Amino acid sequence: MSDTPVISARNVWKLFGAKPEAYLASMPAGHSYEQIREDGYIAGVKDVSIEVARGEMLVIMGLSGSGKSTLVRCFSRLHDITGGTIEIDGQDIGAFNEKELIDLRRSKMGMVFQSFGLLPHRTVLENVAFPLEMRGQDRHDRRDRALEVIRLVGLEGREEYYPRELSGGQQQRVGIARSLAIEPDIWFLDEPFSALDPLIRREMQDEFLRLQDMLGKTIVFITHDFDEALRLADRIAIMKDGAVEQCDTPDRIVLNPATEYVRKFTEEIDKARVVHAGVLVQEGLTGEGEPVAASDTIQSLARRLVNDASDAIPVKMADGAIKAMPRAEALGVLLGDGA
Ligand SMILES: Nc1ncnc2c1ncn2[C@@H]1O[C@H](COP(=O)(O)OP(=O)(O)OP(=O)(O)O)[C@@H](O)[C@H]1O
Repeated sequence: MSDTPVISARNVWKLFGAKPEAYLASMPAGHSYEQIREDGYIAGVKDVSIEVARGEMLVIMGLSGSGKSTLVRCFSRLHDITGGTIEIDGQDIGAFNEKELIDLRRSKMGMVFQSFGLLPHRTVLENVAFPLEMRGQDRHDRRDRALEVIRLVGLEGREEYYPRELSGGQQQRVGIARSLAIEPDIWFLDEPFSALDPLIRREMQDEFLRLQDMLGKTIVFITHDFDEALRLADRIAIMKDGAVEQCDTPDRIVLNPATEYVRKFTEEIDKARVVHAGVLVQEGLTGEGEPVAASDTIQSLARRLVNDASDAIPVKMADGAIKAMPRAEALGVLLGDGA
């Protein structure tokens, strides 16, 4: 059962308006976002099918109003969906009663928001222990667990501080620690770093990657920053008008944008920093010389690509197999003329 997706959304719709269910049932197939709006409804989520695998970090990216938060709210059934199904660990959460839903959210799901949402009159320790208190956990256990996650996010020594005595980055660490305290299987993060200044933001992204390396959680991370998405994601889902325009790895999104809208996001991106040697390999090619690693970025191979005279460069894949990538194609990525 371990390959059952943690989240599986099939043909999910979330319409806002007077009688969304009746409207969706009578709506002609293929109605556009604009046609739906002319009929008096907003398609917050428009026919989205997506799966999130265990341990995967899916980043949902899109401009303001594209439906990112609405989709994630559907995953925890903070919104009842208008159509389609959502399964968490193979269970249809549309069929859950109120108690099952509360259990699901309290025991499996952690959430972190941009606004931090800390309790101002409680210390760091009390803030982090709060969800454990809600869960009725014994005082000593919750203190131990809170101290453990405070250490994990690098706030040791600040346990007795109040939120107002912390920087923005530190406050968000408290938010992260608090959501980790309950050991969630699934972690929803809604623009957690967007209130932070750029330097701190980058630092938090690095810390977050380090944390994820240790914890291996299933993560859905919302951002409207494409750079942040590229840095963090295993896969990126790009949303527009409630629909997912493309859902793929960062490499493939920058190499093969599926629509004009997606291509616009990729325009300013230095592709050589994003694309890895492993995605450029082609079957039937044999390279010459020392293999590079599949996880090497094209940028890190610049010197070799420019100086090497061979047609193909050998690449050692994650499973140890040796394949090869065409040098001309890698050079194309490096020089910015596509692949
Ligand atoms: N409760 C609601 N009632 C009516 N319309 C709503 C409601 N919630 C969201 N919407 C609409 O659904 C659309 C998607 O909103 P959503 O908040 O999911 O966008 P978003 O991509 O998360 O935006 P942002 O980046 O600004 O947070 C918007 O047009 C919004 O106005």
